[in-house]
Amino acid sequence: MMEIPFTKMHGLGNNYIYINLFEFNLEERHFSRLAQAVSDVHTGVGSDGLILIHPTDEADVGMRIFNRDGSEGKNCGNGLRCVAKFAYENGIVKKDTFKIETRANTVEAKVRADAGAVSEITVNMGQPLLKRSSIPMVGEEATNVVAEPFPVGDLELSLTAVSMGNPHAVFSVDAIKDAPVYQLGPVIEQDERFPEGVNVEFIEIISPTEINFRVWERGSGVTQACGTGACASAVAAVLNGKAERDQDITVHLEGGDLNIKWDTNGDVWMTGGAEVIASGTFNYRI
Ligand SMILES: N[C@H](CCC[C@H](N)C(=O)O)C(=O)O
Repeated sequence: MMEIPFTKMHGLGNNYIYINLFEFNLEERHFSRLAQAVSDVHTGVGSDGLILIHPTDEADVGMRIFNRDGSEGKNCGNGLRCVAKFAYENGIVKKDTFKIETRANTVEAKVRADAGAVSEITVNMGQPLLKRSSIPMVGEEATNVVAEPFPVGDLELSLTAVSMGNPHAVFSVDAIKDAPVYQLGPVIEQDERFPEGVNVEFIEIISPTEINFRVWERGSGVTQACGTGACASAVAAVLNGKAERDQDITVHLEGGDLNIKWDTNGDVWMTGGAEVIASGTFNYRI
């Protein structure tokens, strides 16, 4: 039995168990099974997955994310905001603007703090990857995937694929309440056209500055919010001529709103909150 100190945090209801590896030693061989164990709502703490906050030579702080099924995701927008809050409030960083390394890239976070408590975080998520081979998706390597016919069963959907360091398949629907998240999410997640699987987003574009959003996450299923998914959805809206670069786009996720902007330098900016739910000790049966 290993007693593991953790903090449970969420970004718009997308909640993870965070372990601070600046203060606790955990071998890599435990990461995947621990994610499954700690995420279990019946026998664990219950979460969408596990996030490790770790020292790194590449940035002020590092983040690794593992989904509920134990698979490792390469990036996590809601997780980045929570890591930024945790790092600032726990003295891991001493400045309000700092760098966080993910498995996909290194991003810059800026926290807004009042009397030491972080209320809002803005992250420059870097540039989206749009080439089919970067998603990754099978097919003609060098082409982008924008409004591409995507047959699923006896349906023909229109796919826009965007990577934020992790893969996203974005589909537009007329009304978000009718989005087939549970029916098509798991099917598309495992579709062979995505060799590494894919996060699946359904969006209703209300206006050039407002999107309704729901998600089926690779490795975790339906979550209340997905920060990288919100970024991918805003990029998809621009690519489809439904929104503009350099515009603040409000993405309404089930758990709340994010402000996303894809600027003319090519960077995607995400602004939103992060909350601490609880902290404690997890009894991990090795
Ligand atoms: N919830 C996360 C995304 C997790 C991505 C993970 N499901 C994967 O790519 O495998 C977010 O806020 O961006």
